[in-house]
Amino acid sequence: MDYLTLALAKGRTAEDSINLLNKAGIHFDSLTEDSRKLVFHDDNNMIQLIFVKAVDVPTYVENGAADLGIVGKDNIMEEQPDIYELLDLQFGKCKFAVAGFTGTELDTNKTLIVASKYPNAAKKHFNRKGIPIHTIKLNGSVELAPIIGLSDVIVDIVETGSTLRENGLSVLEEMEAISTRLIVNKASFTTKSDSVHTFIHTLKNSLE
Ligand SMILES: Nc1ncnc2c1ncn2[C@@H]1O[C@H](COP(=O)(O)OP(=O)(O)OP(=O)(O)O)[C@@H](O)[C@H]1O
Ligand SMILES: O=P(O)(O)OC[C@H]1O[C@H](OP(=O)(O)OP(=O)(O)O)[C@H](O)[C@@H]1O
Repeated sequence: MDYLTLALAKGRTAEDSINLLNKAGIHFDSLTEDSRKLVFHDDNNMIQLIFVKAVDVPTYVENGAADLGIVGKDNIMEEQPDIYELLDLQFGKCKFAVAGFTGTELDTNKTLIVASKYPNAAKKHFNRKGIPIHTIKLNGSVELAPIIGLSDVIVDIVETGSTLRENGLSVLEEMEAISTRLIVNKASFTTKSDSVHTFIHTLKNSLE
């Protein structure tokens, strides 16, 4: 069997990802929550686990630096990597939405200014609707943008809705359901077929 490199998004979904791997019988020695180490090997020495920033997972997988990746659909939609998306892992559930001031509607008579961590996903959404927009790329605290007058609306992730509510904003339009996905490099899917299929099969069984 071929050795596989798995890129895993650091941050919010890391714990669920590790729990799923453990449930599938894949364990990593010396992996602790507060560790700053970025590379781990599983007990059977079949998988090399690398921790990367969520937004970078598609890049690692597309370029073959990792055979597999575990990452949110939001980052896949934003980066549009040339990869295969194989499994919905059923955690990290939230949604993409357009949000603006509570009680307002989308003003589609002008070029909307849209602030987002996901400018490509925002453009694609509004293009499909034929609404012209200008995007402003932010890296966090996106809800501030309309409040401070940087944008008309935002495109962001909504889970509980607390961040919007506490900032006087509401969902104006729901866009897409988001969850964490398993992705694979296209070449690895063929050249490491046995190992990749075994991995997918094991993970799939642990989801059921
Ligand atoms: N509020 C949320 N509820 C559920 N899932 C979320 C939420 N926010 C983000 N996610 C999912 O978790 C993934 C990782 O989120 P996280 O905030 O750790 O990464 P990030 O946005 O890259 O953070 P940072 O830029 O602060 O490092 C996101 O890509 C998304 O799929
Ligand atoms: O609907 P809620 O449950 O309130 O969750 C949504 C919030 O979570 C994410 O922010 P994150 O915590 O990643 O902060 P940042 O984007 O400002 O870094 C997202 O960008 C929203 O701000």
